[in-house]
Amino acid sequence: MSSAPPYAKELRIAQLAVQRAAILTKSVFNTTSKGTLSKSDHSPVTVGDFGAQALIISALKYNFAQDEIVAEEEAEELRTNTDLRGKIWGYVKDTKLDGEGEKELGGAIESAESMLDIIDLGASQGGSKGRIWAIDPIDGTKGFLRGGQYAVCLALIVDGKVKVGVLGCPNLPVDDSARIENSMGKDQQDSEGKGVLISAVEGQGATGRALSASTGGKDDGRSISMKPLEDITKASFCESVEAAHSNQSLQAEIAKKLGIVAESVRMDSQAKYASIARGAGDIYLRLQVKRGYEEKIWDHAAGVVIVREAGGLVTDSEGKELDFGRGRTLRGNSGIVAAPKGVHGRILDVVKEVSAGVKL
Ligand SMILES: Nc1ncnc2c1ncn2[C@@H]1O[C@H](COP(=O)(O)O)[C@@H](O)[C@H]1OP(=O)(O)O
Ligand SMILES: [Mg+2]
Ligand SMILES: [Mg+2]
Ligand SMILES: [Mg+2]
Repeated sequence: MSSAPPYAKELRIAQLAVQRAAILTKSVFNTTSKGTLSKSDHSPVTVGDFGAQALIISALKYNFAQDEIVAEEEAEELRTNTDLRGKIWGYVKDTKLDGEGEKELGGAIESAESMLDIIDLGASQGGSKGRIWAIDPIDGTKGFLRGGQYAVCLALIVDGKVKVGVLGCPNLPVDDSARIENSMGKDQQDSEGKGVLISAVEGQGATGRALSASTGGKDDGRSISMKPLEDITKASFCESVEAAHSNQSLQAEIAKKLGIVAESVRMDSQAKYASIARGAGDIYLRLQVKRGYEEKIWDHAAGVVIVREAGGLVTDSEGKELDFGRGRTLRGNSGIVAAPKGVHGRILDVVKEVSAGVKL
């Protein structure tokens, strides 16, 4: 009898949890009031972010009670803002997967109060030992709000290394080869059957399938891989929409030095990692704008294992491996360079050369 490959259950539960959370974010998108708050760093958070985080953590606690969880959001504000809490609960209590999937996730959360406690189970400080799940319930909240790209992100980190990654991208086409375009909004797919779920387990390759696939069967999805890049001048960069998140002028200079003529494709969230991993784009660059910004582990963990398993290499802008064992942030790293293995070194050389003269 053959036994299941390593992390089979973790992958299955992570995929189901992301699928369920994405049902919630899609229904929040389709309502007029998204309950948007501004956080202390001025970034937005919505009913969708809180609700998706509650649903994912509830599924993880049911299946892997001992594991630590590092998640982006916290419930503090919701303990006094009963109006917003009620709105979130309205979505959380009604969001279910069809068929067997819902049972595997442990079913519904009991009450609005327990929902707040569940959201706060994501407050782990992370670290280099043990099993830690990293959750970004909505990555690219700004993209989500403008109807552009966003991703529901979940990854399992074991002793500081990412082992499993799942990205639910409700507004990306199911078709891997569909050309990616600048996403300034209006990408939302309002009919069922759209959106893609991209996953990877270390050493087992990366896969993609429709986000709306039935949860009953054993749909392993199709294998995905990066586009072979023989001529670097034909490549294109995939970058943030937000100018405050990555250094667009430096990145343009790097593109020029590499002989790249195509305009960068801009989209929010880890949909960038998903896109290059399935060959719909080539290179993801994210160079620091401001000295001292520490990238969050939930903004990269899933994307990094997916790109690696699809044939890519991901380092920081000095060529160092990303260290997910330092806490809630990648405090040992600066910037991100994700590219097909064969050209990564060449790109990194230019990144270093161009960055050398820059003072942030
Ligand atoms: N100054 C910054 N530099 C880089 N990334 C940032 C900065 N401020 C916020 N972010 C993160 O960028 C992510 C979106 O990136 P993108 O531009 O690729 O869509 C958000 O999750 C946000 O993280 P967070 O919300 O955890 O603070
Ligand atoms: Mg955020
Ligand atoms: Mg994020
Ligand atoms: Mg987020």
